[in-house]
Amino acid sequence: MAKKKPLSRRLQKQGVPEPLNESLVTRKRKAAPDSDEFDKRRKVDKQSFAAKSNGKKPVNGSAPNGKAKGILKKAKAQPIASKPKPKSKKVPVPKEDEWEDADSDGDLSGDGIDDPDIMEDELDGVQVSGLDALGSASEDELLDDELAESGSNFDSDEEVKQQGMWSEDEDDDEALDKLTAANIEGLSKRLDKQIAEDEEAGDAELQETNMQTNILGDPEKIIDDDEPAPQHLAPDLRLLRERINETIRVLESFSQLGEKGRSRSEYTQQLIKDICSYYGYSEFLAEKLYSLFPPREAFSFFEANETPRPIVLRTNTLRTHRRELAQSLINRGVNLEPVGKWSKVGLQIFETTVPLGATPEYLAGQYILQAASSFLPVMALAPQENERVLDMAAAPGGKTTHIAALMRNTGVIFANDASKTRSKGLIGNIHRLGVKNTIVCNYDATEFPRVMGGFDRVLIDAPCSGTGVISKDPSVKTNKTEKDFMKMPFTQKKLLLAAIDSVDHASKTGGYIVYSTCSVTVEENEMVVEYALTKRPNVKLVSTGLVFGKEGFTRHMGKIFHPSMKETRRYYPHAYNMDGFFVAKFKKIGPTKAGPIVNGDKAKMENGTTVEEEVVDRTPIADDEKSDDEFGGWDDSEDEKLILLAKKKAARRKGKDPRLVDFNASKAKARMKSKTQAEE
Ligand SMILES: C[S@@+](CC[C@H](N)C(=O)[O-])C[C@H]1O[C@@H](n2cnc3c(N)ncnc32)[C@H](O)[C@@H]1O
Repeated sequence: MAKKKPLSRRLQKQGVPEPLNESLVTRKRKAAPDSDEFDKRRKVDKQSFAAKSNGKKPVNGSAPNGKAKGILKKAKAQPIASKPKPKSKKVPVPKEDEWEDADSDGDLSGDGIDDPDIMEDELDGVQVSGLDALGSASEDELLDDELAESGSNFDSDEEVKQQGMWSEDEDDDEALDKLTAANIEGLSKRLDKQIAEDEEAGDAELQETNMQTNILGDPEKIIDDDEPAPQHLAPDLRLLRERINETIRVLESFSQLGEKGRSRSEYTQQLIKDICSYYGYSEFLAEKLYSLFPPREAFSFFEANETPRPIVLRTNTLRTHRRELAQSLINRGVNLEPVGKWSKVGLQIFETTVPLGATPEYLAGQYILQAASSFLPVMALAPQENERVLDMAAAPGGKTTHIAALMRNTGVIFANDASKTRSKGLIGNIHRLGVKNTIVCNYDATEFPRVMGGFDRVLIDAPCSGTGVISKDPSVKTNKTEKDFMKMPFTQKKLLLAAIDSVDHASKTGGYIVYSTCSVTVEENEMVVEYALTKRPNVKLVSTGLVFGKEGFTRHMGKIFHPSMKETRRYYPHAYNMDGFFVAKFKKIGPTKAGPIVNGDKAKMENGTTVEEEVVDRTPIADDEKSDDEFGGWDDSEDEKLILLAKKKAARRKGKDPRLVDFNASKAKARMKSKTQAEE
């Protein structure tokens, strides 16, 4: 029987997943095309592989013509038992719980259409637009910018079947039936694909079981360091993949399967090398990412980075309701479904015949194309109506406009970004989506709170290396160096401290800071958070309130982090079919103490470099240093004091450290003294 193609990740649901199904990996191996096809798919450069393989032959025992020997060959020669019958499934009519209660019915008033530049971008046949935030920008997007030059599972079928497609506040009218009918065609197509996938998975699982049985009974040589690899030949990717699988299996049962005389780390090194060759990563980054997971999960992570994430849009509740929007788009031939019950505003797009970045609904600001992961920091921030909120790194505004919608256009948002170029997109989105409570500013956010402070909540969606969005930007695989993982955390730490210092700990409704990145590295996440906890004892980590996500690390590669780090959340493409992401939420519990003078306190970084802390001394200067002389009179030394005091106040108003005034004054005094002496 001809095999149906399994459902691509883009068509799979986002959010809380079924547990990772390793048969997906096995299925791919089984269906692995010829090495030529692999070559085309991932554009692995033949010569670079030859160089990378470093004088070793690419696959154990494989002759240059790609024939496998030993364990691999045996594994392949195993008979495949008859296929298990997949259980038939009903058409799932998914629905969602009430979770986020602030944004289900928005104020529909708003500005007219005001979108400067729409462009189309073919993404697997789904056309999207230019201004939208299809995820968070990585550092590289800043290159044109001056500043950059100087930086559980609840989605099971059971639950789904019991519920309708839309959230409770939406499913009590006839529209639901119509909508469900309109979507039924799309849903049954998906069902067919799902059944095909189940068949395939069952088949692959069985084959894998057979292979495992063989391996467990017959450990053999995987690493071969005798024969050098032929430099001029392209890797046999199918065999390479098989060796990756075999090495993982050995690492999983090392005492039984490990070759005598070979250490675990030899296997690990071999595996990392193979991952580099297979997926095209630099060894440096592959090692860093590999260290985050057990071997098999690492493989799933690397694999997931090879496929695009689903297209998702966020309903702009300032302009419409999700169901109305869904109806309009369905009428235009868009096959969609709620993104998952964790969000009341997200719609996942399966197919579309129209460019999503140019529909009348898009132009009217009814939605923004936004990666599902980008919803998370704003949901964690949970801004309230009438608050004062700072979005420190806001462009192009996916999160700012989400915050505005949650606040129903009340209160005030300061949307800041250091990049003027990117800020144009931010302004465009603010206008298009009818946001009216936002002031855009263009500072280096490390200058806060000297620009402004006293916020109820601050979001710092920090610039990062982008290791969570490799499927969107594969250049990350090779263009990140050790230096990047020093520079980035340096900026991120400064930004996070600035965010903390900008929040009013005494806020009646808030006092929260959310730190997020679209990166999965520990350097940019837990280590930044740990640094902030150390430097600012006036904050503590609190629950993000997000209903899914993996706990942040409390230890990693010998480093131990604060136990509350488990309150932070990590998101991975292989686990949730969404971009890699990190979210931490802090509560400020006291004022930031006036710290040491600028340049005085330098925080030690991992690599021995230092981060300067720019703590603004906000201790009030007493106004009661008055002259004894009720009638004034002239008292030079007293006048000097008063002048100094006034200068300090002026300096503080300008955000400068007042102690610099003392410093300058004593320098001036010394200059005068030496001048006088010279004259004498
Ligand atoms: C991850 S993106 C922000 C995405 C945005 N929050 C959204 O949802 O659309 C990071 C942003 O940080 C900005 N940035 C980088 N360094 C900055 C700094 N020192 N101060 C303020 N913004 C900065 C970049 O220009 C970039 O737009």
